[in-house]
Amino acid sequence: MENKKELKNWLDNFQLKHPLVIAGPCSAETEAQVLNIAHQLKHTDATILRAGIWKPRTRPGNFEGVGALGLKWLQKAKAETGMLTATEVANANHVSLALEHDVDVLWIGARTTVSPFVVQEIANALKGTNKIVLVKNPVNPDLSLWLGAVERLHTANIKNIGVIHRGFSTYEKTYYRNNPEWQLPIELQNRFPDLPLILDPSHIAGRRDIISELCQTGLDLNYDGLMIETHMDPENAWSDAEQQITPDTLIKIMASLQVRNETGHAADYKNKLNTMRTQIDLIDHQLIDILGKRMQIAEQIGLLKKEHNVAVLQAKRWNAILGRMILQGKEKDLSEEFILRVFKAVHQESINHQKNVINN
Ligand SMILES: C=C(O[C@@H]1C=C(C(=O)O)C=C[C@H]1O)C(=O)O
Repeated sequence: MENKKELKNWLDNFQLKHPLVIAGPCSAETEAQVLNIAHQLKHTDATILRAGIWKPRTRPGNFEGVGALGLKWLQKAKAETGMLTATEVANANHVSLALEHDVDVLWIGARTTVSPFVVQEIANALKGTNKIVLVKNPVNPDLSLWLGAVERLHTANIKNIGVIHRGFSTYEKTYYRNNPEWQLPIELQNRFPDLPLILDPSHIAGRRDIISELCQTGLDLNYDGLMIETHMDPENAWSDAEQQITPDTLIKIMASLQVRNETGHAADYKNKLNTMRTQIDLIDHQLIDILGKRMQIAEQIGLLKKEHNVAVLQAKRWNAILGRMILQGKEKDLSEEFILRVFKAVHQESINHQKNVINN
């Protein structure tokens, strides 16, 4: 699949003056709940009403969605409010039911994106549809798997495609429910700048209080839209109660967001930017230069180790370096996470260079 301007057509056709907003409850619970939230959301920036009908739950025994019955509620909500509707599909049967009920946007969930078999089955069931199909990132941070799912849809001649970034599962829960790993969607944008990219801050956050800051990060990174779980009574939602917000909060968040221009045209902006970018180019050049020098010394150490039959990996020395770099990094306002990532990569490269000289 190649990047093409046309990938953005479905989004441009909305002719929005703000990012695309998909909002609605995690799960459709009752007909009244769906209709009520739809009428409220009509007065917000939301164009598309989302609601989960079939809910993939990590463990059995939790609310698993109302099933096909909820599709009728979505249809009614669309008829009453004019909002478009969206739901998750996880197999061919879901697809045919959703199409039967004229759902406008179908999304493929993270647990489904990981399985090329299931994605293919869904792509076959969707063949030729003009509905919008959005692919959530797989649970594991694997860009090829994510793009692979998009390509399967593209090959099935589905024209209106987009991706949703919902973050990645981790063993330990930290600040986020799902780690954002921003570098993955950034890489995806580099390769497919015209493929609409939507942020799902609700699942990345797993909590209400940081949804707004995540939305702003998304806009700072050129995302095209936001999918935000919204409920009239979030505390008592049947699923994902901690991460849903009310339509009022949605309105407040949207009003507070700063939508950035993709680029600036003022001469002053361009001049200043050019000067600073020249500085950055110079520093990047020096970085490569200095890394190359470091690797040359590592190779000399490798030769010395070969002569004396000493192992490449020296954990004590390595830990001492890491500790020192973390401290030095702090002084320069560089996060520990960043220092660890950079120096682990440097160490790996150093080991590779030494292995080469030792084994040759
Ligand atoms: C260069 C060495 O070999 C390895 C690479 C290191 C590095 O790149 O700094 C540090 C310790 C070793 O694991 C060394 O032993 O000093």
